[in-house]
Amino acid sequence: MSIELTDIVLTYPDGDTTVTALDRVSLEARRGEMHAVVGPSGSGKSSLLAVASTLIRPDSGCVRIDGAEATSLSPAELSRLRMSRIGIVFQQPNLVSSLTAVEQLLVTEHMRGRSVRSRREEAGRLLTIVGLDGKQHRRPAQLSGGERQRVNIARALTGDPHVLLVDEPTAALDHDRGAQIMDLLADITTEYEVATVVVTHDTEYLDRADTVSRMRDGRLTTDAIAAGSGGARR
Ligand SMILES: Nc1ncnc2c1ncn2[C@@H]1O[C@H](COP(=O)(O)OP(=O)(O)OP(=O)(O)O)[C@@H](O)[C@H]1O
Repeated sequence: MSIELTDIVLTYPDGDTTVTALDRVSLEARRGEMHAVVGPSGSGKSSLLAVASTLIRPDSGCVRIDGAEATSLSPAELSRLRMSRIGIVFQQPNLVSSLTAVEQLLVTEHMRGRSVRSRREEAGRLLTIVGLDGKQHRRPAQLSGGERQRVNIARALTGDPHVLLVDEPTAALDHDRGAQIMDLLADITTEYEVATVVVTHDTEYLDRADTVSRMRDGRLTTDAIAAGSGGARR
């Protein structure tokens, strides 16, 4: 099991009271599996990703990444765990406008403390895998929205993560591009053997996932029909 959340409770202060964003949420994904979490705005999806990525510590419950219990680690240990095991695809690609696609990946490698020179070839390979062969030296303004999202995904794969957390990957894309990005995520999940968790409000592409859970008012229920279907394209 690569990522396992058990009985997670997360509350935020709200004036004199509190909002329960996650209410005893449990979720798991093994390497090579894609778990989609679908729910409307405000249901708790971003909070779930923030806890899964170890960026927010829950009030209670347990987060295990590759068997390591994140909730019991020090901030420095957590930071190392995040760097070495978790790739995050943020909703907004947040690319640096002056850098080419390959440089976007190399900046991340640099921040991970790796030699940029030795990682250049790997960065090029990752961009080819996400379908950007021949566009590696383009800057964000020279790429389409779908292509920028592909750079975003390649960047999240730079550290050879075991867990890939993806926030609303199709939010800014039309139907065809959205379908292509979900297909790409399903392919990467199996080929790289990552445990992928995708949160989305979009119900259209759920057939790509091995497991589908639905989030409403901070509660998660797993879809018995879709669970274990193996994804539509496999
Ligand atoms: N920093 C915060 N302070 C107080 N309440 C918050 C905070 N962040 C989220 N919430 C509340 O927690 C609940 C879950 O929010 P969350 O952003 O996780 O949902 P979401 O499904 O990701 O929604 P969206 O798609 O709109 O981002 C909502 O009621 C929201 O208003």
